[in-house]
Order: sequence, then C-alpha cells, then structure tokens
Amino acid sequence: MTPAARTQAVIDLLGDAFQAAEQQGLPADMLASRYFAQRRYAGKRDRQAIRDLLFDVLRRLPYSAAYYPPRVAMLAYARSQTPDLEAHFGSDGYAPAALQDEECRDAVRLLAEPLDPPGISDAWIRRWNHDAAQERMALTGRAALCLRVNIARTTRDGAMARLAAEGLAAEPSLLSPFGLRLPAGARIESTQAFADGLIDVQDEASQIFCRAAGAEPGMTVVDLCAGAGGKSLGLAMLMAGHGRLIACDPAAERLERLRPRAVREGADCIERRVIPADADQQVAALADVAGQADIVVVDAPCTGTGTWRRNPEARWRVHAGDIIRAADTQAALIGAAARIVRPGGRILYGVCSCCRRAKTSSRALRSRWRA
Ligand SMILES: C[S@@+](CC[C@H](N)C(=O)[O-])C[C@H]1O[C@@H](n2cnc3c(N)ncnc32)[C@H](O)[C@@H]1O
Repeated sequence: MTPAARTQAVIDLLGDAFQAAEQQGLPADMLASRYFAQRRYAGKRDRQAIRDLLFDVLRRLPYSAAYYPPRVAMLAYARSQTPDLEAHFGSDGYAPAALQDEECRDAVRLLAEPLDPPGISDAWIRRWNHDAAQERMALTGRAALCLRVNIARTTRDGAMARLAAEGLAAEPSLLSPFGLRLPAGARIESTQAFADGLIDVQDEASQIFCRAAGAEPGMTVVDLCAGAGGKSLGLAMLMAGHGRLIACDPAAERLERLRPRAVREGADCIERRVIPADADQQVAALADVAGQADIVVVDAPCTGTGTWRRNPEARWRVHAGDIIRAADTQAALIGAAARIVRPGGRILYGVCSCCRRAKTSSRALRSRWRA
C-alpha cells in the first residue's frame, strides 16, 4: 500500500472506531483485525503501520473529533502532530480525496476543543490538582511493553538471557524488582520463554501493586475482582505456589481466561470462584474464609482512565456518570473486603483510574467500612 493509502485506511478505521464507541461495539483493535481480514492485499508492514497510526491518532485527538467527519479528524491530527501527512490528501489513486476549504476550517476548530470528555477533565484536576496537565499528557504517548518475570520459576537475569537467546533485548524495569521492559510492539506471546511460563505481560504498576500486598507462602489471600487473573498470578508467584489464593469475579468468562494462564505459570494455589456482584452476597459466597483471610485484594472496577495509553478509544466510552457509579461499587467492595479479612489482616485497594468523584465524603466511606 502507498503511504497515502494507509492514511485512507486510518480514516476509514477512525470512522468505525467512533461509531463503535457510541454503540458500545467492538474495540478499535478488533475493528482493525476485521478491516484487514477483508483486505488481504494489506501486508504485514501495512497492517502494523496502520494500527500504529490509528492508535496514535486516537491518543491525541480532542474528544469532539467523534462529532466531525473522520477526514477532518485526520487532518487535525496531521496539522498538530505530523504535518507531512496533509500532503497525502489528493496525492494518488488510493489516497484520501483532495481537501476542501471547509474541512480545513473545521480542523482548526477541532484543534481548539478540549482533549477529554465533559466532566472527566474536572474529575482529573480534582485528583491531580498539582500538575494535572502533565499527568494527562503522559497518557498521550505509547506505553512500553512490561513483563513480569515469574520468579517462582526463574530469576530476572535468567529471563533476560532466555529472551536474548530469542532475539529480544529486554531491560530491567525501574520500579518492579521482577519486571522487564521491551520496546512497544515486541511479540512476546510467540516466544518459548512465554510458553514455558517464565514471563507474562503485566504493567509495572500492577506488579508493584502485587508486591505491596505482602503476600507470602502459606497465606490465605482473596482476590475479590480477579478478572482474567493478572494480579492473582502475581500474588501466587509471591506465595511461591503455597497457601490458598481464591480468585473471585462475577464475570465467569473472565475468570475462565485465568485457567490456562495459571497452568502455564504453574500457579497451583489458585482456586477460581464465581461470586455475585452484590457485596452482601459476596461475603456469603466466601463464608468459608470470611473474617479469616490474611489479605483481601480489591482491584476494583473503575472508569479505566489510567489505561488510555493502551486503550485510547476508551476515552470515547467513558462518561462523567460512570465515575459516580464506579465509586458506589468500589465503596461496596471495600465494605465486603472488610468483612472477609481477618482482624489485623490487610486490604489492598487499587484502580486504574485517574479520576475522583466529586465530594466523596471520607466519613461516609468510614461508616461503610464499619458496617
Ligand atoms: C480492573 S478489573 C480486574 C483486573 C484483574 N484484577 C487483573 O489484574 O487482570 C475489575 C474486575 O472487577 C469485576 N467486577 C465488576 N463488578 C464487580 C463486583 N461488584 N464485585 C466484584 N468484582 C466486580 C469485573 O468483572 C472485572 O473483572
């Protein structure tokens, strides 16, 4: 494909991504896979270049881009980030059609619009009032690929050596003692080191979260929002497979995804348990460990605003009301965790959101904890 034809492909996909976000349809990555399945002429390099450009555009465009024609959104991106792209319009047979004056005027208007959805920027500033803009801009870049080394099976140096033998130059991560970093886009799932359960993909922040729990061999740990088990696997590794880790989630299909991952890593101490979404019923479903768990981990459902580097189109799927709904669920989960942990035990709470609900009263939260 010519560079200009790739730009046209990104314009097509932008339109699909905005429509899907409005209708809670497929994520951008799956839309891209579907697009390529219908265009076999797109080679491996074309696909990678189109995906990379699409995701960069989604990271950097103002929120109202979804209300403009995708050609205008692309032009706004070109003007603010990569001016050379503007020359693609009208350049060859597969290129986007030549620009109209009105589109150029609309692109200028779009670039003056705020980056984030209404209500979200305010919540952001409440949370990060010291330097909100800087924190926000950190999410417009591409995330590095972070790996957790399974130290129950190897050392960090051992994993680096195995990856080097497979042609991948990993570096130790800065904060996690069992983390590695690779340039974004490295294909880790096809390595033998991955197949042997020596490494898994996990953000460094999640690794530190697991470490902060203080899980040790022989403990009873409840992961109340285990999902596909990223944190559960990190905790089981720190327990060296000894003890009891109950990975819970109301979404059975997510928990099911933990099963092969646990087998691959040899995490034998993990027990999966589908629980109700209601906090009172959760305590009943965990009656066998209620009041006895050494650690309860609450990796709570949230708006996911902290994941926009990896899921940039999620910006078009979040609404200010979601913060309030998530905060209610989060408070209920902390209440449930307080009834499951043993006296003197530990609750570890985390979210991947940068927003804070307005006027959340710590007194109200404390009274829920006591209940
Ligand atoms: C942030 S994700 C968890 C990610 C997971 N811990 C990991 O490391 O891969 C939040 C999870 O909370 C679950 N969830 C949603 N509502 C819940 C509720 N009321 N009680 C417990 N879990 C809930 C979701 O199904 C989702 O899997």
